Amino acid sequence: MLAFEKLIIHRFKMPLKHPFANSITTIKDKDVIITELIDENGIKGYGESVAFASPWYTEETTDTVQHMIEHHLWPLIKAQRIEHPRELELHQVRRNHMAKATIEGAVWDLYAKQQKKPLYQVIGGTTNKIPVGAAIGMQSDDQQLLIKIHEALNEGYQRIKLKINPTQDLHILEKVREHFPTIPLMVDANSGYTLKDIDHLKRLDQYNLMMIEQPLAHDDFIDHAKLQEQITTPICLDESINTLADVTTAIELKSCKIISIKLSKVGGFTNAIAIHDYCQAHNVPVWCGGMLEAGVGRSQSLALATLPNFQFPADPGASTRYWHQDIITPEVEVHNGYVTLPEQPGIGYQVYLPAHQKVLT
Ligand SMILES: O=C(O)CCC(=O)c1ccccc1C(=O)O
Ligand SMILES: [Mg+2]
Repeated sequence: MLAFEKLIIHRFKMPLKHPFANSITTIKDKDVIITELIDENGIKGYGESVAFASPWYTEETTDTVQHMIEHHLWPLIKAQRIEHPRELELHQVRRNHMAKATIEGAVWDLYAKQQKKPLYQVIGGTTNKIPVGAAIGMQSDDQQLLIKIHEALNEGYQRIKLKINPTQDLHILEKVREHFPTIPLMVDANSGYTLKDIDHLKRLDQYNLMMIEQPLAHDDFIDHAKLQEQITTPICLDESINTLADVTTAIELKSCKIISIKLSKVGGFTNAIAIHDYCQAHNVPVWCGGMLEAGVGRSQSLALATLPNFQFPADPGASTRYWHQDIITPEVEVHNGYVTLPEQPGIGYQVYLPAHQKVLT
């Protein structure tokens, strides 16, 4: 049985090794919350808030996540006695998916540790070996970008994702394809375009891209469907996907051909698994997007990516690509383009946290 004794909130900043620039903002550091959930026998489960300090990507921020956990989610959860994490009831709180995922991830980790099984097996994963790709932020010059791509390929990453916007796309792709004509390549626009750019977007078809992630508005389905009709590059929705209902809408309207599932954005494992299963039943491939996660969130996103309908290399790669020092040991490592998850119970990594903490009982 899952009976929760206390929740410890750890909050701290982690500077990124390299600033990560996209069509909207540049991220220099991460405001991280780690939740440490402790059961009546002292077994601990961990979750991570992957929200950013400002609401540029979703409406949630680190502050709103902390507020929701302290004032709404922990009071809701601490009274619940359940046999399995999927019985956790969070529907009394609308949305706030990243806050929910922060606590829900800790419940799954705790449960897997009680069962003495790796988290990826508990969620139904079929392998512990996950192919990974590298997401490269916008660079100040083209030469720098080519170097970064070269380095990632040398480290074994199995596909490259570039951030684009309407003024930094065609000439960059031209250069990249000139140097790397056959690498698996995709782009992410983070809603940088509108349907008025349709003729421009059609020109991306010539670069043999695996997909274009979220070209249009963060909450749109109809314009994406109009665009998908006109371009051959598969559209992948990221920002538009927050719920299973969003996925059913996207598939029904043919707004995309691929879905990016982010564990945090859809509110945790139970919802993510439901979305995965729905997409699988409808022959729509999914893949695992990244959130510049620290080790706890990274290991949980990768655990999710062991489900069978994850069909493209995942975004979350080696800890060392992002952090001077991660909060887990061993750190997440990539060998020959794969992360191999540990077979230890739960997330399978030891967690080391800075001293600042707040205890909720
Ligand atoms: O390497 C990563 O973790 C993913 C990089 C990335 O593209 C991203 C990072 C932060 C927020 C949103 C996105 C995105 O996929 O749009
Ligand atoms: Mg994206």
